[in-house]
Amino acid sequence: MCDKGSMAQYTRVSGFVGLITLQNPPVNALSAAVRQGIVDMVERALSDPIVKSVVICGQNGNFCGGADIKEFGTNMSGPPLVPMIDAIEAANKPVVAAIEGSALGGGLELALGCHYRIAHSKARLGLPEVTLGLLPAAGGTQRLSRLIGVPAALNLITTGIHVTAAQALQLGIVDQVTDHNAVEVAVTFSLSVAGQSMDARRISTYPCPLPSDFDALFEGVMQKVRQSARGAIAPVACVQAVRAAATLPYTKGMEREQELMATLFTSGQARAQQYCFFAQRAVGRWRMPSGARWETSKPMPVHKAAVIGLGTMGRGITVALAQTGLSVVAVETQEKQLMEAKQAVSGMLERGAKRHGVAPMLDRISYSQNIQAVAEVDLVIEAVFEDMALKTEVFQQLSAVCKPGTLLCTNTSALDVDKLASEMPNPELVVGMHFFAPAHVMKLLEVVYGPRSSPQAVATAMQLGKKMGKVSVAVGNCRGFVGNRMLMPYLQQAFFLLEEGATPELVDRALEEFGFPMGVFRMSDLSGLDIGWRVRKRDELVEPDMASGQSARIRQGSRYSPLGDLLCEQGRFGQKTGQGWYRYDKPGSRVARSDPWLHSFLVEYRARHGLVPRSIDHQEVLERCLYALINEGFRILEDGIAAGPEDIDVIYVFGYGWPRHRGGPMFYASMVGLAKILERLEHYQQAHPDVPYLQPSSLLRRLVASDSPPIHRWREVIKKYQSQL
Ligand SMILES: CC(C)(COP(=O)(O)OP(=O)(O)OC[C@H]1O[C@@H](n2cnc3c(N)ncnc32)[C@H](O)[C@@H]1OP(=O)(O)O)[C@@H](O)C(=O)NCCC(=O)NCCSC(=O)/C=C/CCCCCCCCCCCCC(=O)O
Repeated sequence: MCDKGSMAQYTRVSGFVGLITLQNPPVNALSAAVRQGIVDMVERALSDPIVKSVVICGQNGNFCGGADIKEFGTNMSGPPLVPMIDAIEAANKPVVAAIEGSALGGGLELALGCHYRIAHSKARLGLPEVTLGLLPAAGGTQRLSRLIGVPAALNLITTGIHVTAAQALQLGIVDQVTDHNAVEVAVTFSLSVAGQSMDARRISTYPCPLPSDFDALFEGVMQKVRQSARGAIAPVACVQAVRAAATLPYTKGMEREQELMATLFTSGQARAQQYCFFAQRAVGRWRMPSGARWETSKPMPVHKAAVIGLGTMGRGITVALAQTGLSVVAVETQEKQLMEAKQAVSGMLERGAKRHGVAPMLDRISYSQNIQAVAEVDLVIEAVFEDMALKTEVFQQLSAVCKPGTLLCTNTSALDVDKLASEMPNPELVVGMHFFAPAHVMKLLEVVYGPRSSPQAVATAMQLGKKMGKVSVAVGNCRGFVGNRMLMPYLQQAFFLLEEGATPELVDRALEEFGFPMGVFRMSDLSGLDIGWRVRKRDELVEPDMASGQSARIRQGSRYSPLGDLLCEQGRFGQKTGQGWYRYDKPGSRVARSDPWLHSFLVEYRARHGLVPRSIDHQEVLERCLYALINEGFRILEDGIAAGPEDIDVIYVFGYGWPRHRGGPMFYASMVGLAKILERLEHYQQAHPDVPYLQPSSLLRRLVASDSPPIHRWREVIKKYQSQL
C-alpha cells in the first residue's frame, strides 16, 4: 500500500509498519510541503489500526538536511516544526528514525522526536544552525542536552560540527549503527518493540543530567565562544538555550529556545551567514568571460600529481594532495631541503591521520631530486620561490619532461599567470593555483585562469581543489588576483592612519572588534614584513630614507607610506625576528606586546615629515580600511576578474579572516548601503586626493545610480556595465 502524492511518501511495509519517506531532493530539506506531508502521514499511520509501528526515512539514502534554508527570510507558511515533532514524540506507537546520509539541524531534531534512532555507519549527524546564525529551535537544544548531557550538547550546538554515526553512538545520540540497509533494520527493529509503552523513550520527559561544575562549565564555555565568535551572537544564544535546558522544565526551556531564536532569526548576522552558505555553493558554478562554464567543461582525470619545490607551501600542498588518496611525486632539487621536507610531510600526515583515526597516506608519496620523475604525472603544481624567472625556467623544464596533456599549475600569490603561460608551448594547459598557508589546513584556493587557459584546465583544477576539501574560486588573472589585490588598499590605509596619528594597537583593536581574528598589523607581523618589502623593492617603490616632508611620501605620482620599509631596514620583520609593529619576548614568539620603541619611532617620523597627529576613532579606521578594500572589490567586478560578489565574499571569508557573520566585504557593503559607502569614499577622497584607491569605482557609482539593487541582482548591472565598455 502506498501514497505517492505528497513530499512525504507513505507505504505500509512488512504488513504492519508505516514507512514515511521524505522526498525533497537533493537533501530532503523540511520545506512547508514536506512538513505538511509528515504531519499528514504520521496522522495516517497512527490512526491506521493495522499499523503497529512507524519508520521515518529519507529518499535516495539521505535522511534530512534540516529546515529549508531558502524559506528563511520569506513569509513562512505550512505547519511549524515544533508541534510536528512533539506529535511524533507523543505517539502511542513506536516511531523509529532510519538515518542514512545526513541528519542535520531540523533533520536531527526530527530524529530526536522519534523514540529510536538507527543510523547507517556512513551517516553524519549534527546541529549546524549556529553556522547559519541560528540555534536549533525545534527542540534541539532542549532534547539533545537531556539525551547526551550538557557538556557534549554544548560542544555540538555551539560549534555546529557533524559527527559520524560511530561518534553519535558513543555519545548516545543514536541507539544502533548498522552497515546494512538502515531502513530495513529500522523496520525489523520497530516491529520488535511494537506494543511496548514508549513512555521511557520520550526525550522531552528526561531530566537534564547536571554536571557537578555547572557554573564553571557555563562560564568557561561562554568565555570561549565570546572569544572565538568575536561578536557573533548565535553561539552566545546557543549557550543560553542549553543553560535553559539544564535549569528549566522542558516547556519553559522550549519557551526560552523560541525567544532566543526570535532574536536571531531576523538578525543581519543570520542573513549574512545564510548568504555565505549559498555563496560557498554558488562559487562551484564558475564561469569565464569567454562564456566557458562549469556545466559544459569536463575535468581531465587526475590519478597522479607532482609538486615541485618543497618549501613551506610545497610541503602543505603535498600533504593536501596525498590526503585525497592521489599518488604524489614530490620533487626538491636540494638534498638537505628534500630530507627536511620528507620528515615534515610525514609528520603532518601522521598527525592528521591520528586526529581522524585513519592510517597516514605516507606510501602515496615518492620523493625525488630529479624533475624527470614527473614524466608520467597528470598534473604538476609548481611551488618554487615566488620569482618569475625561476618559475619560467621550471615550467620550461616541465614542458620538456611531462607527457603530452599534463596540466601545469603554478602556486603563486601574485605573479602574472598569463605571462608564464605565454612562454609555454601549450598555454591552454597552464593555470594558477593560489594556495593559502598552511596549504593543508586553509580552506581557500584561488584557481587563476588566463585568457589562454582552457576551460578543461580550469575544470580540472577546480575539481582537484574540491577533492582536497578546499573551497575553490575561479578568478581572472591580474596583480594579486582577487584576495591580495583587495588587500593592497586596506594595508595602505592602515599605514596612512599611523602617519596621521593612530597606533598599530588602535587600528588592530578596531578591526578585531569588527570580527577579524587579527588586526592588520598583528597579521603583518605573523606573515613577515619582509614579504611586502621585497615586492615594493621589485616595484621600485622603496627609496633610501633621506628626504622629509610630503614630497618624500609620493611615489609614482601617488601618496606612499615608507613606514613598513623603515621597519624592515631596522631588521624588524615581525614575529620571526621578535620585533615588527609589536615586540615579542623572543623571535618566533606569538604574543604581541606594545612596543614603546615603535611609538617613539612614529612620533619622530611624524615630526620629521611635518605630520600633525590627530585623534582617530574606530569608525574612521573601519571606514578607511574596509571601504577602500570594498572599492577595489567593485573594480575587480568591473574588470571581470571575479564573476560575481559571492566569489569575492567567499575568498575573504575563507582566506582572509573576514567574519562570516558579516557575510564578506561585498555583502557587508550591501548591508551598510552602497550610497553610504560611496558618500564616505567621496569624503575621504576629497581629504586625500593623492590616494587613487579612494576614488570611487564606476561600478559602485552605477549601482548607486540604479537604486542600489540587492546583492543577488548586482550581476545584471555588472553585465550591462561591461557590455557598454
Ligand atoms: C551536508 C549537506 C546536507 C549535503 O552536502 P552536499 O552533498 O555536499 O551538497 P550541497 O552542495 O551542500 O547541497 C546540495 C544542494 O542542496 C542545497 N541545500 C542543502 N541543504 C539545504 C537546506 N537545509 N535547505 C535548503 N537547501 C539546502 C544546497 O544549497 C545545494 O543547492 P545549490 O547548489 O545551492 O543550488 C549540506 O548541503 C549541508 O550541510 N546542508 C545544510 C545543513 C544545515 O545547515 N541544516 C540546518 C538548517 S537550519 C535548521 O534546520 C533549523 C531548524 C530549526 C528551525 C526552526 C525554524 C523556526 C522558525 C521560527 C522562527 C521564530 C522567529 C519568529 C520571528 C518573529 O517573531 O516574527
